[in-house]
Amino acid sequence: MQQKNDKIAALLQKKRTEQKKSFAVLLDPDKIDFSSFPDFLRKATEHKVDFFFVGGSLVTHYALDRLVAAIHQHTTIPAILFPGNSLHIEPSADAILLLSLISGRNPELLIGQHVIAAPVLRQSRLEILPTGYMLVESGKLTTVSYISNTIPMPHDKPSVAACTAMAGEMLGLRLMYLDAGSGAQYAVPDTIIAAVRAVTQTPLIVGGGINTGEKAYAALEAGADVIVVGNGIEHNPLLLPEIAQCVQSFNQNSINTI
Ligand SMILES: CC(C)=CCC/C(C)=C/CC/C(C)=C/CC/C(C)=C/COP(=O)(O)OP(=O)(O)O
Ligand SMILES: O=P(O)(O)OC[C@@H](O)CO
Ligand SMILES: [Mg+2]
Repeated sequence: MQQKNDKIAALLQKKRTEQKKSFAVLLDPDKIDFSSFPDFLRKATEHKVDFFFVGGSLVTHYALDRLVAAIHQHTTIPAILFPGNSLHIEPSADAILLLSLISGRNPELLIGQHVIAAPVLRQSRLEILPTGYMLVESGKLTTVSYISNTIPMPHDKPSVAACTAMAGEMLGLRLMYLDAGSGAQYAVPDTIIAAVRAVTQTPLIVGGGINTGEKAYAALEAGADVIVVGNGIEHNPLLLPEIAQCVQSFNQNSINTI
């Protein structure tokens, strides 16, 4: 068994205590253009991206090793796996969001894939981040909802989200992730974020459909600790500096008000 560390979990917990927010960029392995990627990575460093989430519901181009190697070659930003299934484990990454899809009732994604992955994860040096993963209805069918064969939680029932997150925390999950799904029509509503924030202590990750600085700021204000942006940056690279600026000004304002 490899020696495990808990660097990223500890960092997230510390930032949460200090009320510091983080910015994660979702990298879809199927959409990376390796010729311009080093340049993109330099921009991510320049704009102080905190984490890369690497993965997809469905990966058709198995280049995860190459993608992680490029991140490590050009940046010091942690590469965190965001897997759709146990085929998406790349041992050279820094950590893995070990998602349990607690908004759904598909046993394969609550525990099945985890049983298959456990011996591989045990052998790796990957930091394991046990994460309560919750999908929220967001206007149209998302890839993750389709591939996971689960119904997302209603967007107008904060108490359902709150009880789901509470149960996840009671089961020992160390992070919560509210996801409207990649490319969502509507991002996770502030009421849902605030309801989960109010009843849990774990760091809270929020993503899906965040494609403006305003939406990012609203998610942070409602209680997200980490915001994740993927599609928006793929479509408009200028969104990266915009979101980065939004997270930094949020952190600056929180220093001024302490
Ligand atoms: C235990 C292990 C190793 C894996 C199981 C992990 C679980 C429970 C996954 C839950 C369901 C799932 C399919 C999650 C994938 C989420 C993800 C990486 C989404 C990124 O966006 P896409 O859904 O690929 O959207 P696009 O269609 O825009 O690419
Ligand atoms: O691609 P977007 O819509 O930014 O979503 C990011 C991530 O939360 C999806 O799982
Ligand atoms: Mg994808």
